[in-house]
Amino acid sequence: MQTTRRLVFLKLGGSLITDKATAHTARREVLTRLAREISAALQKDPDLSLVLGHGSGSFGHFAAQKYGTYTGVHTSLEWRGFAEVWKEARALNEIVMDALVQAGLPVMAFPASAIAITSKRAVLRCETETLQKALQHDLIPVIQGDVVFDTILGGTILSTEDQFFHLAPRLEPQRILLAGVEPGVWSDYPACKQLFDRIHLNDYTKIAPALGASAGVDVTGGMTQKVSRMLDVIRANPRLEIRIFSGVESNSIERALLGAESGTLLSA
Ligand SMILES: Nc1ncnc2c1ncn2[C@@H]1O[C@H](COP(=O)(O)OP(=O)(O)OP(=O)(O)O)[C@@H](O)[C@H]1O
Ligand SMILES: C=C(C)CCOP(=O)(O)O
Repeated sequence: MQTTRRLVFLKLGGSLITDKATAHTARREVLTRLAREISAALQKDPDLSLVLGHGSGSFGHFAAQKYGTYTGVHTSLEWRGFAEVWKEARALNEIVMDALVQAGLPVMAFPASAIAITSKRAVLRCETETLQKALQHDLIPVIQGDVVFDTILGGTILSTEDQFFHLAPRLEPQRILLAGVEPGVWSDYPACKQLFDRIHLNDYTKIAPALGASAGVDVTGGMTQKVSRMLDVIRANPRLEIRIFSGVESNSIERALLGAESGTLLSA
């Protein structure tokens, strides 16, 4: 996609916007702050354009774990579960969209369940022209971790990171920012004394033992899957820089959007 503006993908992690230990607990005051910071960054940098994503946290992940949706959907009980996971993911999406709208942001939601079909979680088809049109008109597309219909598994879960993987070569962002509650990727998790400053493409095997599951309820692989998927993104788009950082402190999202070197850098 040709654009003169600087495109950034930003994920608001489920760990940041919900309490992943307790079902249905959105952190509304955090969302209000994050939305204001996004708005402030866009006002300070008119060349910045955004695709926002958000995780499912204590909404979709709880129902998805109950029904085993990630591994596939076959029985009628599992299909009812699929619809329940969709409802949970959508409920959080509505809370997030409300916070973004309250901050005056021109957002539009593009849920994967409505625009994508996968094959064993690899995107086979996904409507991206509508997202491109939204960007061309200075609107902010919002994607989310969601359920998707899958040609092999029946149904499954597509994380926000999986969707960034699909969108990156098509929309050509300069940077991907993943905000969570940890200040970066710890090299000694769970002791959490030392962060990786930088993770390179070929480091995965060496650093994999330091990566673990989410501290909360999670079906999409925690930090292990997050880093591995983001290295896949860099392999396909070697000029991209990706940062995994904390959105907990005030102004952390605004600073990251304006170019601060926060957290752990993943690069080629
Ligand atoms: N080496 C590590 N460094 C940092 N966090 C780690 C590490 N290993 C495991 N974790 C855990 O992984 C979590 C991040 O994964 P998680 O999937 O919860 O992120 P998220 O994207 O915020 O959530 P969601 O999938 O709901 O959007 C951290 O909050 C921490 O609990
Ligand atoms: C559990 C669901 C519905 C989506 C998971 O997406 P993620 O929170 O981005 O990992």
